Amino acid sequence: MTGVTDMTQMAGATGAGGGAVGGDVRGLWGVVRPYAGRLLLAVVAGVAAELCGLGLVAAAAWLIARAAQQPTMAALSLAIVALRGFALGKGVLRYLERLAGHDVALRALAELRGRVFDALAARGPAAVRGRGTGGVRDGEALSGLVSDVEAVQDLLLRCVLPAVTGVVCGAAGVVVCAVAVPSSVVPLVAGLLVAGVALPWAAWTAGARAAARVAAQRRRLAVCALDVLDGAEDLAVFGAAGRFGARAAVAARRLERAERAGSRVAGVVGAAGLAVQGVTAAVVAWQAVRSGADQVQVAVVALTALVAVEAVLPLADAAQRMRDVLASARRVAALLAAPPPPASRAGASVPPGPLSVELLGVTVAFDTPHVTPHERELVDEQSPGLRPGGARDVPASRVGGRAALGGVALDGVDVRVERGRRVAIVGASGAGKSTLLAAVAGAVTPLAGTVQLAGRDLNAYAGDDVRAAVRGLTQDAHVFAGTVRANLLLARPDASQHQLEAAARRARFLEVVRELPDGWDTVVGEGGRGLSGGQRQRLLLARALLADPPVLVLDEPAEALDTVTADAVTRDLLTWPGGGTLLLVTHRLAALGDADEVLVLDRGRVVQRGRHDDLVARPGPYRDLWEAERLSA
Ligand SMILES: Nc1ncnc2c1ncn2[C@@H]1O[C@H](COP(=O)(O)OP(=O)(O)OP(=O)(O)O)[C@@H](O)[C@H]1O
Repeated sequence: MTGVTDMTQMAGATGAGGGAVGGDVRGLWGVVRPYAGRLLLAVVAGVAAELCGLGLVAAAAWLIARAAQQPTMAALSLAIVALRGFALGKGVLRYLERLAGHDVALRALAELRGRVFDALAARGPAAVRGRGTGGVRDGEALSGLVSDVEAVQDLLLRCVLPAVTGVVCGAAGVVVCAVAVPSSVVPLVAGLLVAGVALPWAAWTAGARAAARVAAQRRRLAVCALDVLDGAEDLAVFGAAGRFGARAAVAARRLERAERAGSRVAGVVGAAGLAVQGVTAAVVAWQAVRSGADQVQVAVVALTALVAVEAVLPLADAAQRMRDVLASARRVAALLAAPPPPASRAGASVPPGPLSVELLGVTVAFDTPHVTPHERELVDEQSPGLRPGGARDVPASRVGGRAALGGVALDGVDVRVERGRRVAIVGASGAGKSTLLAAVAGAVTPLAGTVQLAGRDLNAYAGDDVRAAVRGLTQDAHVFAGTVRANLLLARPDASQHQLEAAARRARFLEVVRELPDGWDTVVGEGGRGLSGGQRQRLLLARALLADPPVLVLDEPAEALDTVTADAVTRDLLTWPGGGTLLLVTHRLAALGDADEVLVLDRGRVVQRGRHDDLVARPGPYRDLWEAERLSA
């Protein structure tokens, strides 16, 4: 029995198993169906190769035993020819089976990858993050998804083909024995049932626990490894690299122990299979002798039993793999069957020009905490005091700076922004500013309330239209590998050089471009490698301004700039003539005197609104923020 590690890698992706078996396989059948002919060929060739093996052994046994009786050459010639035929046939058919089987598996894999990529492209990272139970980190989730997709190969090559071959060969062995010595059938069937049913069942159930342990330890190691890799520089700076390295080493040792335990299960099942094979052959031979069979018959049934049981032994391995493959199949099928993204929503077209935006009693809640159980365990281990008695949730920021635990991000927000107005949104960190922008862009679905664009519910519009009408700069905006020009043109492919430069000028990016070695044609790496944080942000802002949508949403567009430049950029954004309705999230208040209105958010609620000067003039959260800013300046 092989591949405990491979097997657990797949289990490691999420660790969930069982359930809804038929539906999962049916979900993947659509991928394999176009190659059903080749699959059938592989099955037939595999079965025929095994039967040739059976025939080979039976003919050889007959030949040896008969030759001992010194018959004429003519009496043996047929068996000799058959022997050659079986030997040749077995090799050729086995080759054909491998060829056809791998051909189907690789084609199905390519097809499945294509479908999964399409699904991911359409549904975004949430489709990956939402997989499994309890939430998983992005890198972990993605590698899990890759393993899941690869598992379709195993389903065909290591589950379906060996299972069909084993069953047919077992049945053929029974037929041969029934013809040669009918009384030998009973022990053979018993041996086949033990090897083909009891052992696979034992492998399935005993392996499940071991695989779950390995999966848990693998996830734990992945979390540690990601921390060590992603945070290498910080760890070096704070002198914590050794501690985190040791933590990863402990996780690796635990994983190794769990894998050893899994290997023991596999080893015991494998040894039991060999024992069953030997005992079955011996009992079959003994039974044949007892029932008065001659030497030739005894040899034929004994060797046939040996080969028939051997053919069903791979079923134990197939059962173990099947459990993991089905778990993978369920996750992939769920991804493919996830509800269609808003893009496919049919609906009215969004009118052109600046649009009014209205939120009516909008409540948004996140029910999936970003912290995985493994991350919690690691926190507990490192700082037991953080969770006295396990009663208090650990803020996620303590485990890698991720967002805080889930909850209500917007709480019954009522806001109306007239078309063309420039509104600033301020508030403490975590107040719900980004979530408000996401709700307006249709990127999150409110738990209650509605968002309206130009007086109509967002859901009344086609999803693609909403995405085109409400866009700008989000906190996780991405710089793609390519030229600076290509990165900007992404927002508006037909933009002229003049428009390109105008947007860059407003974002204070033009001066950056002029200093780049190849100007607009300078190549930047993925994520903006080659640019400083501030340059990268200016590029992203320029791209958002170039898009010039009816509703421009900007989430802290000047965050990485020095305060003087940041205020100048913000002022420009608020005073530039023309353009769409602007919703601007910012932490800097100095330039907000030009905003038509300022919304102050606190814990998901709008607690103050009005013009900057009025808000500064009266006591309240805005004036507190304003004074804090002035003090720090
Ligand atoms: N995808 C998410 N899953 C779970 N909780 C989330 C998610 N996004 C935001 N939250 C939570 O919702 C609340 C509001 O977050 P939001 O990002 O809107 O705040 P913010 O005011 O923009 O903060 P900041 O100024 O720090 O960017 C926070 O408690 C945050 O942890």
